[in-house]
Amino acid sequence: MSSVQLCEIHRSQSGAAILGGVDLQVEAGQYVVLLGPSGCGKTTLLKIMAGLVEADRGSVAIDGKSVDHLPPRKRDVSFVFQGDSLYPHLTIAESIAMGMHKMSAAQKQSRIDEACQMTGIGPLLNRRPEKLSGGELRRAAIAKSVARRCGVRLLDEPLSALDTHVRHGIQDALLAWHHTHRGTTIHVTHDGHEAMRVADRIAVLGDAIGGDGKPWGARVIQYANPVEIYDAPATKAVALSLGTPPISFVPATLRDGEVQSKTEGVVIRVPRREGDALNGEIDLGVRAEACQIAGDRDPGMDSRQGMTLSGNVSRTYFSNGRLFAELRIDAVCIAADITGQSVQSGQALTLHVPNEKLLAFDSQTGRSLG
Ligand SMILES: Nc1ncnc2c1ncn2[C@@H]1O[C@H](COP(=O)(O)OP(=O)(O)OP(=O)(O)O)[C@@H](O)[C@H]1O
Repeated sequence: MSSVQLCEIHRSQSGAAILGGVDLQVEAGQYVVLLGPSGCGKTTLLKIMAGLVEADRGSVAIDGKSVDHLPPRKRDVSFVFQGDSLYPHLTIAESIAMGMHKMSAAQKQSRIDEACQMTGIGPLLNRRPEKLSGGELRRAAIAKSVARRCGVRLLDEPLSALDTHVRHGIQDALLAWHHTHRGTTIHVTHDGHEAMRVADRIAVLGDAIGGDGKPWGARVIQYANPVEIYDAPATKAVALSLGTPPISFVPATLRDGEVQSKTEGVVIRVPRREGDALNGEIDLGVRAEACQIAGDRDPGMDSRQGMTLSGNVSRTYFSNGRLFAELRIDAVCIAADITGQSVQSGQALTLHVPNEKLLAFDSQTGRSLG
């Protein structure tokens, strides 16, 4: 098994900072997801781990030993590329076999059989890549990586071209593979749902801004297990990266520990934030499942702690087996889970969010106020 340590990785491209000092410690045997918005440098970071791109500064170690001086083939690392990594002039079987050096024909065949069983590409083995669909190419690229059985497996958006059913099947197969052939898997995605489903730990990448206001490039903003990241996101950007529909934000003001609503139709009753140094604008984050529908004659409503929102439903929609309503109040738009309730577009609705479910962030820095 192989632990991976990244220390202060910096990389610029055409004068622009992409990675601004990435630190990450992946324990041996873990399944870690790198999550971040498009273009934030996830692929660049994987390529630096694999030795395909050089860091400007910083170091990569596997099992505690620096691999900075080692070429890719000596790092015991396999890579499923975002584009496929199959040879255009070879069949899929030949491409997979190319990744397995110094092995008997029988051993190669047994590895190919295992990879086919996992990815379902058996019937495609004798075809060239040009005769495969986008989804089939992804599965063939995963099969090639599976067959190599390296200690560190890097997966760059391995499931992006697959339909939901196949994606879930391959996610499960990747996890089973990860646990059967112990090693360390680092999986890049910008799909928060996928990250939550497969990861032992998620490293959320995002831009760091220097004291001079200039972007420093991406860093790891938060590194924790999926539940911790969902329940206690370190920043607004992290909060937005997990959850469907995305978390909604309600602007408010914090003065001397008192939180005041900035929107008519929104009432906030929360305890004083004693010792809070901040005086200024904040955003209160509300997850859809934290919203409760308040009845017209709810006797406890006036005294209940939390946030009460009254507005009109702009639309309702169905997603992942749940029913949601969008409530609009001036510039505020809240998505609420209303599964099992009878709510129509255009109707007036009052929602309540209990105090303990509200997440508070500094509007200017985006940082959580705890
Ligand atoms: N060879 C290159 N030359 C110039 N710019 C590059 C090069 N490779 C990457 N970049 C830029 O570096 C930034 C990070 O790219 P990268 O592919 O690592 O991001 P990513 O987070 O993996 O994006 P996505 O999720 O869209 O795949 C992007 O702005 C990209 O345009």
